[in-house]
Formats: sequence, C-alpha cells, structure tokens
Amino acid sequence: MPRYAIVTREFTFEAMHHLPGHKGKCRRPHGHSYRLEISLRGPIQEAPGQSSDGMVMDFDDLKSIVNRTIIEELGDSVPRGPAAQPVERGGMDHNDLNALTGIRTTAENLVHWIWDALVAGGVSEDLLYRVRLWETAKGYAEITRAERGLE
Ligand SMILES: Nc1nc2c(c(=O)[nH]1)N=C([C@H](O)[C@H](O)COP(=O)(O)OP(=O)(O)OP(=O)(O)O)CN2
Ligand SMILES: [Zn+2]
Repeated sequence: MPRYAIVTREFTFEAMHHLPGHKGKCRRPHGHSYRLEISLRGPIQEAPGQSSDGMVMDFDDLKSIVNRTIIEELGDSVPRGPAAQPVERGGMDHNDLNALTGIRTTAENLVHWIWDALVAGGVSEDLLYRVRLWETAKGYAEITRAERGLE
C-alpha cells in the first residue's frame, strides 16, 4: 500500500494587469508581486537507489516546468507583446497579463489558466492538487481538484 503526501513549491513573479469595467481602482493598469503555490498530491515513490526515491515529485523537476511554462511566460522582466515597446511609446517594464493570457485577469481566472498551462507543460494532472495565487499580501484565489471537476 503506497504512502501518500502533499508537496508544495512556491514561486514569485512580477506582472501588470487591469480589470476593464471594474468599479474600483483595478480598472487601471497596475502591477502585482504575485506569489504562486503549486501543490501536488501523490504516492511517495519507493525506488531505492534512484534519485526520486522517497519523493512524490522532485522539487527540481517541478521547478523546471513551472519556470518554463508560467514564470518565464508571465513574469519575464523583458516584456513581450504590446508592452514590448519603448516607454515613451507606451511600453512597460512588466509583462501585461491581459495581453498574454487573453482572459479577464482576476486571480480566480488566472489560477484556472495556470492549471491548464501546467498540464499542457507536462505536470501530470493526476498529481496536481492545488494552485493558489496570491495577488496581494492579503488576498489569494485557489483551486483544487474539486473546483476542476476532477473529484
Ligand atoms: N475576487 C477578486 N476581487 C478582486 C480581484 C480579483 O482578482 N479577485 N482583483 C482586484 C485588483 O486586481 C486589485 O489589484 C487587488 O485588490 P485589493 O485587495 O483591493 O488590493 P490592495 O492591495 O490594493 O488593497 P488595499 O487594502 O486597498 O491596499 C480587486 N478585486
Ligand atoms: Zn490587480
């Protein structure tokens, strides 16, 4: 009978966004220092002598996928897309999540976008347990397998 565990790795990235039509200040472009927590739940591998022995998934492997699919995509300090022009022509020093994702960039919508991107990037959906995104120091959105309709 395998033993199970939940493992969580934290990431940070800087980006800008806005919420068109929002009743408050968030309708204007502004930046956040996002904190992203990715949790996996799965069997602890029993593979004596192998690198992954005693792990659900090697943090190094998770880090590689998240860095490639999320952090470098959204948080790169060299903007791509519409933000990538000289500041005097409206360019920005942060990536614009609205332009890059094409969604309404609430924290709720972003965690679903991130879940999809992780699966597309190679994280096993059988292992994905929770995605939590802190938009500010005080507010976050999270989804688990239940919110994805997986159980
Ligand atoms: N349910 C949600 N509500 C809001 C979201 C969201 O993603 N989901 N987002 C915003 C804005 O993006 C805003 O930047 C964050 O809101 P807020 O908590 O007001 O952040 P502040 O740090 O600026 O709060 P202060 O206490 O006023 O400093 C709004 N709502
Ligand atoms: Zn915001």
